[in-house]
Amino acid sequence: MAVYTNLGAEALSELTSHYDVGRLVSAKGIAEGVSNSNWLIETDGGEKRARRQFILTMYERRIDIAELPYFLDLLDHLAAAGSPVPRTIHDRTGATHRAIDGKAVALIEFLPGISPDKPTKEQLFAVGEALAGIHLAAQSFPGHRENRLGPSEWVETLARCGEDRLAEINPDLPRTLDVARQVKEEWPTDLPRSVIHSDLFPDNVLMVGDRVSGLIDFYFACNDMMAYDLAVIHAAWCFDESGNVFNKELGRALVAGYDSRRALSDEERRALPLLAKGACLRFVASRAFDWFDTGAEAMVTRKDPMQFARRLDFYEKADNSLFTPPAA
Ligand SMILES: Nc1ncnc2c1ncn2[C@@H]1O[C@H](COP(=O)(O)OP(=O)(O)O)[C@@H](O)[C@H]1O
Ligand SMILES: N[C@@H](CCOP(=O)(O)O)C(=O)O
Repeated sequence: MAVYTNLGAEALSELTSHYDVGRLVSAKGIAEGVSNSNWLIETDGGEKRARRQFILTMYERRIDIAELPYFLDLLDHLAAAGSPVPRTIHDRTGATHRAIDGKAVALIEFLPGISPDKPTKEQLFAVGEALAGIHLAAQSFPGHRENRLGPSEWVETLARCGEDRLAEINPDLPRTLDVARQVKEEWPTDLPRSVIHSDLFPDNVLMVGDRVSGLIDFYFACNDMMAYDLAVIHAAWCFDESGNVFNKELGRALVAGYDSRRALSDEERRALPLLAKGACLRFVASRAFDWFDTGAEAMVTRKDPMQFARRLDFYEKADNSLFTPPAA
């Protein structure tokens, strides 16, 4: 569930009256998502008399409000460059976000599409292409935000969980701390950078058939290595849910799609197995931390860190032929 705050009809009408979007017709809480409260808002479209839909997000946790301009301006920058990213709707004063009862809210363009459940190689190709598109478009984005979920943080987070508690989740989990220390030592620093999404899991991609209609949830976006973003998608999309079975065709289609828009350098391709290990560690660490941080009474389903520990095992054995296109 992801509606943490009850917003009544008056509060919603009052909010929409600050935007040039027409009058509020309906508002439905959206069940998907974890971090923020989201509503699907419909208005009568004002003078244009064509009904319009928006997403209203209330920022509940994790997000530092001082960073909202980075995330929301980024959406506008990417959308203006033609990327399938929702625009931020500005209020009549030009502001990208407002406050209700001390919490920040933003109105965002609604994009059509459904997150793929069992993605095909055609869809992976399209996702790779769209990712390269945002990397290229974001190179002229002036904002800057460090990646706060990098190698030092994985090591720190796993160490804070402690080997005993990690073993309570699964006896194979404590070893990820050693792997994290080792990957931190080897982590590259000189690969090409841009703004990266850094969490482009299937639930953050909307698709209509084989076309990417929306890339959403940019609240982990930061300035980092572009190839790392590709590695995150590789790890998140190309395995079965348990993390035991890798689908080579999906992986190849993803890299081919990316390459078709922005050719990877030899250095980036060589680094991909290591970057993919890092991607797994980032999600092992945050999921293990959340495992202990999420009380049994919470209405949020805990995500299993082992799904990414198994993927990590896979990448430890992989070489970079995994990321090399098949000979023509
Ligand atoms: N711009 C959008 N267009 C259409 N649906 C959206 C849009 N933004 C969010 N959603 C819907 O809201 C859900 C939760 O949004 P998300 O930003 O992923 O929340 P959280 O940050 O809490 O994970 C998504 O799964 C999607 O169904
Ligand atoms: N994709 C991450 C979870 C990110 O959290 P979200 O609430 O922003 O979707 C994972 O699967 O661990």
